[in-house]
Amino acid sequence: MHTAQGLTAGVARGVGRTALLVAAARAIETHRPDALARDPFAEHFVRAAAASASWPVRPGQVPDGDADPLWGRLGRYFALRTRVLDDHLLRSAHLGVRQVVLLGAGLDCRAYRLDWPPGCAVYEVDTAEVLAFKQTVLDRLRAAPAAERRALAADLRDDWADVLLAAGFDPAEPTAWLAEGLLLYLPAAAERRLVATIDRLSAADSTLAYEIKDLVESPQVRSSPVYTTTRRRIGIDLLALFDGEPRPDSAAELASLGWTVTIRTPYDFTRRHGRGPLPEPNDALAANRWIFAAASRDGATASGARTTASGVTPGPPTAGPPPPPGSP
Ligand SMILES: C[S@@+](CC[C@H](N)C(=O)[O-])C[C@H]1O[C@@H](n2cnc3c(N)ncnc32)[C@H](O)[C@@H]1O
Repeated sequence: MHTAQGLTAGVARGVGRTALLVAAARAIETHRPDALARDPFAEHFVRAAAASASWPVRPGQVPDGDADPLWGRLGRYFALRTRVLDDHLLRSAHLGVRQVVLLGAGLDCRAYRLDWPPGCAVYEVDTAEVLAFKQTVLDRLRAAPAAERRALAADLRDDWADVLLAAGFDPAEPTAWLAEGLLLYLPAAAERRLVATIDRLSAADSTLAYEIKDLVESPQVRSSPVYTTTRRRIGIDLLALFDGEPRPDSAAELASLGWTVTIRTPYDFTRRHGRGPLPEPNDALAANRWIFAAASRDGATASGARTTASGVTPGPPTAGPPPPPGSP
């Protein structure tokens, strides 16, 4: 049997290591009295990988507290993002969606820690190495998922639809899609393909949430202490990992395909929850946007008909009303 230490290669290098970074932030947040989200599994991933075994997993282990650019500010950003996307997915599930697809799932434990309605399937797509490490740690903890969980190894730069379909995913049923902290690392062409695939596989009433960051338009963020501290302290050069190409306008593309699209800044949710990062000079988070999209209720797209659970519904493109301010 593999040990977690023997499987750390995929999470110890390259973009896989960013999954540990998010896990450490979730671990620290879990132990705050005012936690926005709690993930009891997160600290076990951090401790199990040699690359992160010495990172903090509790607020008391963060030297400068909230002022710490890495575990304070960036950590609270990840905590806020986790909470907002937890709420978003659960809202979709409680409105009737029974398929959830986490693209670039990393060490996300939503399949285990959220209160899913009966009959929910959660598909996790990431690299084989990251998923193998995750599985080893979860098995050791004897963790039991709260939904039907299917972990799928695929390179999201390539064609991943067949892997999903072969695992039982049903494109005729609505889906809640999530790409949390993923598109930043993908080449522009891969992002375009990914969005086109999601659109093709989405029945009416599907939802999609994702995060983008436009570094080309915001070059000043490169000197942010968040990046310099992350590189110096834990050896992760986020700016080198982010794809440097100009980003495609996926929100506009989705809108043209008939999705209702809402664009938010993280600060919208800092205000809403009363906790989280606020703007600062040389702000690493100034270029971040969280996008929430919903496939139109009548199933129509600009490019043609969308398959629904009850068949194919033709019709004109509709944008639908935007959600109330502040809600994803
Ligand atoms: C910053 S982590 C975010 C993980 C998770 N969404 C979360 O928020 O906890 C980025 C994840 O995307 C995955 N990833 C990046 N590029 C990928 C690709 N081309 N194919 C599959 N997974 C990829 C990495 O392995 C990593 O787990």
